[in-house]
Formats: sequence, C-alpha cells, structure tokens
Amino acid sequence: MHFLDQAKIFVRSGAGGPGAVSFRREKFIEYGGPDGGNGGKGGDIIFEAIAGLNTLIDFRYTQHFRAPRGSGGSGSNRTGAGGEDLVIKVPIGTQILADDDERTLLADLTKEGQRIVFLRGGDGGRGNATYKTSTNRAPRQHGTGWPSEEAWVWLRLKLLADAGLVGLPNAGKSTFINAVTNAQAKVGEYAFTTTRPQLGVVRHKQREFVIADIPGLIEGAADGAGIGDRFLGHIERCRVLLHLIDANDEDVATSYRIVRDELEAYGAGLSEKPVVIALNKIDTLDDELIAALSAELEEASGAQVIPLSGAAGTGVDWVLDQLLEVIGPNENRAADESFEDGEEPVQWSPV
Ligand SMILES: Nc1nc2c(ncn2[C@@H]2O[C@H](COP(=O)(O)OP(=O)(O)OP(=O)(O)O)[C@@H](O)[C@H]2O)c(=O)[nH]1
Repeated sequence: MHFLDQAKIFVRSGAGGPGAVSFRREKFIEYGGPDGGNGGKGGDIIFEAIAGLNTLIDFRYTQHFRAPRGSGGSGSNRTGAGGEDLVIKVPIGTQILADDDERTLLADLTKEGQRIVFLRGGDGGRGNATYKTSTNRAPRQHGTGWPSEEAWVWLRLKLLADAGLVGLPNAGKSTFINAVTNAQAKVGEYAFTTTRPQLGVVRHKQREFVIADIPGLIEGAADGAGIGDRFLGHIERCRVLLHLIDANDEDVATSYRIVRDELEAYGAGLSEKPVVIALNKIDTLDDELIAALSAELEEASGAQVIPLSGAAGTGVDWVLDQLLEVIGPNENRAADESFEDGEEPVQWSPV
C-alpha cells in the first residue's frame, strides 16, 4: 500500500432538476390547475471518515467527484427523482482545505463515521402545479432547478495516533513498533528504511492505543533536509512522544539534541509535548556502560531515561506503562477527540 498524505480534488454537487410545465385538459378537470411536478434535488457531496484507511493514495487516481443531478418533474404532478448523494470516504484525520494561498481549513474529520455535507445539491425547480393560477394558461415561468456547487479542495491527512515515535534514522523505531503492535514495519540496517508513516495498535494491560512511527528525522528536517518536515505533521496530534536514542551512537547527548532541535524548529507545539525518553539497543552493552550513557542522557534531557531493547524486549513494558500514564483513560484517546476540541473549522460557503 502506498502512502499519500496530500491530494487535490475537484468536487461538484448535483444540480436540481427542472420543474415541469404541464397542462392537460383532463388533468385540469381532475386537479383544477396545471399539473407539472417539481424537479428532484441534486445529490450532495458528503465526506465520511472511515477506519482502516491510512492513506489518500486513491485520490491520486480519482480526482473528480460529481454527484448526479436531480431528474426533471413531469406531468400529473410527479416530482423528479433526486440525484443520489456522493459519499467520499477518507481516512480519519483528514482535513479539507480551500485551494487558496492560506489553504484555509474548511473541515476536519477526526472521528470514525463523522460525516460532513460539504456541497449541497441544488433544489429542484418548481413545477407549474405549485403555482397558484386559476386560469387554464400555464404560468409564464417555471423553476429551472438550482445550480450545482463546485470547488477544488485539498485533502490533507494528519494521522491520529496517541503516541508518536521520534528518533534519528536507525534508532530502532521500526523494530520497536513491530515488537509492540500488529504493524509490520520494514526494518533495515541502513538509515531511512522507513519512508512513510506507520501506524500500529498497542494492546497493553487491557488498554489499547495507537502509535505512529514517522520516517527518521535528521538535522535540518524541519527546514526540509532529508525526507524533510513533511511527516512531522503526523505527530502534531499525538498526546505523547517516545524518543528513541541508539545507545551505539557516538554521542547520545548530541543524538538527543538533534531531534529536540528539529521538534523545536518545526513548532506547532511538538517540543512541548510530554515525552518518554529511551536509550535503545542496550542488548549490545554491558550494565556499566548502560548506566553511564543513561546518566549522560538524563543530564542532557533533564528527564528520566528508560533503558530499552526493542529487539530483545527489555524495558518494553516500562516504556508502554509510561506512555499509557500520559495517554490516560481510553476516553482521552486522540482518535476519539471530539470535533469541538480541535481546530475550529471555518464554515464552508461556496460562492
Ligand atoms: N542490537 C539491537 N539492534 C536493534 C534494535 N532495534 C533495532 N536494531 C537494529 O537497528 C537497525 C535499524 O532498525 P530500524 O528498526 O529499522 O530503525 P528505524 O529507526 O526504524 O530506522 P529508519 O527506518 O531508517 O528510520 C536494524 O539493523 C535493526 O536490526 C535493538 O533493540 N537492539
């Protein structure tokens, strides 16, 4: 499965069907007036957030979405059939942005099953049966149906995970996520094996939370170096970060600081998020060295450091305990965050 976190699409609702002008002598006797029915309503464009989707890749292949128009009304006062609504399914965490310079936020789909009627289909035009007339002449005008609405918009996916993994390339993030979740992240001996974010569900002590691994950060990532800051956006909504530092690095304090600097440079509150720090790959070291490196890291970070080996399983429970403590009860999970808690969406009003 390929990963895509931005896509530009075109959406158009259905126009309303025209109202009918109909006037028949026998119907006139039956109804006492003109009998042209109203046109049907055009289909709406609706976005729906669904679980199990973690990419916008489908929008690379399908970029145009048009809801059908309503059918015309007909004689005997028959209303035309409505055009069916077009439901566009997107991953949870998808934002809809205007195609303007500011990329104005129009809607934010943060909950499973959340639906937004984005463009309304046009109402059907009035048939002449609805015009009050006592003459046996058809009224001079009838409704042509309301027009459709259309827009180019950007979809932007910001994954909703409770915990976000950060660390330099090769710190052992994929190995860790594979050890604690159902994800099957690629593990490589070289840096940047991970080229797209990975999401996995952790089940620990009868609790469940989602953890995201984003591609390795390097110095300058926030300014676009390496894979750049593209993926940092995916951890903006995490409650807690897990920062892994490879114990085999030449200078663990420097490794720590490079990532902290990137988080700070990126902004968006990333550097203020609660963080759990772990010295990883301790299976390669003796106890004395583990103690010395942990102390060094604790001094650099001013926080507790957990010795960890994602590969051997040492310290994994401790790390998960700490993450859960910050994430809190299940009701607080990021994916369940209510619409009101997040950024206020700007009301979308097409012109
Ligand atoms: N000894 C030891 N090696 C580990 C451990 N965790 C990961 N490794 C090794 O470190 C290398 C990098 O591991 P990954 O899990 O791919 O690291 P990553 O941080 O996801 O790397 P990127 O995808 O490049 O960001 C691999 O060769 C792993 O086998 C560990 O706990 N102990």
